[in-house]
Amino acid sequence: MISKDEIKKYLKEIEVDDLIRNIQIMGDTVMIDMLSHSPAMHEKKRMEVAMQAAFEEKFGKDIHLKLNIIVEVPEKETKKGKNIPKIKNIIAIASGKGGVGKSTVASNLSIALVKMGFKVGLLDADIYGPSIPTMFDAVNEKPISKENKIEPIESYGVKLLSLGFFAGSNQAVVWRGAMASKAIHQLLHDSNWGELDFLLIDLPPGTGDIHLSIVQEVPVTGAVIVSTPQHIALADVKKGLGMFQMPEINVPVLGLIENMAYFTPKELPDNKYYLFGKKGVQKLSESLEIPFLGEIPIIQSIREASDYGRPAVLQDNEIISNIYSNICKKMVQSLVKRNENLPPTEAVRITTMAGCSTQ
Ligand SMILES: Nc1ncnc2c1ncn2[C@@H]1O[C@H](COP(=O)(O)OP(=O)(O)OP(=O)(O)O)[C@@H](O)[C@H]1O
Repeated sequence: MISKDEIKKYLKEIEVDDLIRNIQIMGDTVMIDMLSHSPAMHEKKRMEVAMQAAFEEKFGKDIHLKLNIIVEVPEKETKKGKNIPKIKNIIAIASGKGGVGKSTVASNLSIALVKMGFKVGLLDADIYGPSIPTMFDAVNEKPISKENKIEPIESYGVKLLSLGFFAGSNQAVVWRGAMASKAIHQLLHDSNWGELDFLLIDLPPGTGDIHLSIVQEVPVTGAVIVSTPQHIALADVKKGLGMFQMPEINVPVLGLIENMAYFTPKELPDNKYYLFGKKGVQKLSESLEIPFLGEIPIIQSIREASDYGRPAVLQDNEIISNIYSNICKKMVQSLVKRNENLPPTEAVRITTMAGCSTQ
């Protein structure tokens, strides 16, 4: 018969031990009470499916798992929506689709802002694929805790924190999902960001629980949406816009950025090939009357620089640094206009998930 110690050991191995509240064994049946920090049905379902699969893989089909998921949304009501007084502006970098270059844009913009003389932080909230540590050559960094506050890592003048610094390599995405809202709270409120002009938040693609957690945790000053000009990517941009513009969320959209706008081969410097469609994001922003912040072509060294851990804006390449600094200037202009014309954003008190699709 399977023992409690064996089960505990395995739960520790897959890094979910801190979510387990009770274990009981009756013959071949193991009953586990497990905590979820998300009230969303799909999160509970994901947890259930992943636990069943993990148990079957480890203990075989003869052991039956009965999982009781307990929802506990931690300290939200009292702590939710606290301003972070030393952070002047919080900008969420979002995208409708995955892989459109959102993290690449977020990292280059954060460094371009530093070059303009601002104090900048970057929070990588992309639980499904945190790539900021790679882009900043900080994969092996482990932030330390000083007087109960997490110290961000500093790279190229940007203060960085990423869910990727904390999630263990054994940890499946579902567990991170279940714990993410608590982690986001800590990364925002229990970290020593110091004085910042801008905190950029690299969101996961699409719309989902993390987005809701963030708009509940802090007043997001504005959102920037990155997309390729491709038709199907644009459809998802509209969904993202819809989320920020929902009356309950109400985060002003500072503008759209067209990434991978076109390709120019070295041997034909005057030619532009619109591989993903021509100016789709620009046209969308015009039709929706949302500022267009600029376009970034497909450039091999942008990709190489990200993979290498030294974002392209740091290269001695005037074309690339001008592209990002122009976008930055437009973003800051849009922000200044927003701050002049609109009241400060309030952190959101969301009571329903209606209207927000899952990823
Ligand atoms: N303008 C560009 N030119 C060339 N390559 C680019 C450009 N922008 C991004 N890339 C490359 O495209 C890939 C996807 O970019 P990135 O990881 O930033 O996307 P993302 O939208 O953050 O993805 P996800 O959120 O799904 O992880 C990366 O390999 C990146 O280096």
